[in-house]
Amino acid sequence: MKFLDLAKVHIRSGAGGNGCISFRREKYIEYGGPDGGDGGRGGDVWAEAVDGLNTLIDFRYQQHFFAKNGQGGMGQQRTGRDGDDIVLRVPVGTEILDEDEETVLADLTEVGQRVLLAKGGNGGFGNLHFKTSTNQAPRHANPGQPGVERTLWLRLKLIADVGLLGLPNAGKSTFLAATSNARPKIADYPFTTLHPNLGVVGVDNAEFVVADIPGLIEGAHEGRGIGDLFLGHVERCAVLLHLVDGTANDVAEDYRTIIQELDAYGEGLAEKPRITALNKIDALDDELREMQRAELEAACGGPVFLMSGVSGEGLTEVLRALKAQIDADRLRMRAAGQEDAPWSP
Ligand SMILES: Nc1nc2c(ncn2[C@@H]2O[C@H](COP(=O)(O)OP(=O)(O)OP(=O)(O)O)[C@@H](O)[C@H]2O)c(=O)[nH]1
Repeated sequence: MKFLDLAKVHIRSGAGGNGCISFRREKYIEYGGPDGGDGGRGGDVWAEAVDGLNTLIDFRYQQHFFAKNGQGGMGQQRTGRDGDDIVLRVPVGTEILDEDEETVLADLTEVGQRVLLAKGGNGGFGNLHFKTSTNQAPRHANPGQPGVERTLWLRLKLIADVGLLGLPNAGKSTFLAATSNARPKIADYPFTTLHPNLGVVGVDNAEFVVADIPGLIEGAHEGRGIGDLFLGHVERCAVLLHLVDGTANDVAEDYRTIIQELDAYGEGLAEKPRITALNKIDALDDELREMQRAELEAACGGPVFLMSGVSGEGLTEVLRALKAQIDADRLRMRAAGQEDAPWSP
């Protein structure tokens, strides 16, 4: 599964229909009064969060959403038909941003939540509206209001339970492939994973969602790396899994590089529960394992899991630790009264 996390859309609400100038014309009735109807309302453009979508990929194929104009008013006091509204169906977790790509206009966090993106123009009054005691035959009607045209960004923050962190080549894709139903592309060079992948991971009859975040590089939060684009995806995770390549020369340095990124990113990311794992232990002998473990534990100030996405060693322990953190997070959410989707036992 590929995840497009940003999509640009051009939207336009419908213009209101013009009011009509018309007079009653009937046999035997001279000087029939004004009977021009009002114009119909232009269609609105809305966004709505819906169930069952987890990507913005549809917006790669359609970027223009123009609602219909209202119909003009007609004689015999007939009002024009309203233009139909348009609803952009987006996944839960989608943010709507202004054209500047910075101002967040709306955050759709629940199924069924709707936001008005562009209001349709009101229809103009027909000349019937302008009849007064002193002007029995107004030759005047209002034009419909124009529609609103705007360019917006949709940004999806994947709501994953676990965010995978690690330098390029730390083995994130391999881990995901080994533990979940996702089959990301694996290659032996940095930045293989251009889009974050989601995997549904199972352990002890429970399932949770893991998002593979593309490798970070130093300074990514300043826009130097592509990882930055996707860091937003992990903001809502219950726990982060930080993989460190056990075959690296300086595991402590690799560890700190990522932690600096987290700190620099802000948004409370660095305070999230984190599990650190020394990966690729299949390539290390016992002595080297212990050496690397000791170095990494000293750097992170806590216990470190040893695992290998290739041999499968240590994976279950890591998954159980993740599950424990997710359970704790759910309990906390429930206690805070903001219950999430029910946890599958
Ligand atoms: N020996 C060994 N090699 C591994 C292990 N996990 C991954 N590798 C290798 O390390 C390289 C990078 O693995 P990936 O899973 O693509 O790493 P990644 O962290 O997803 O990398 P990016 O997509 O660039 O962020 C590949 O050559 C893998 O075969 C492991 O447990 N043991």
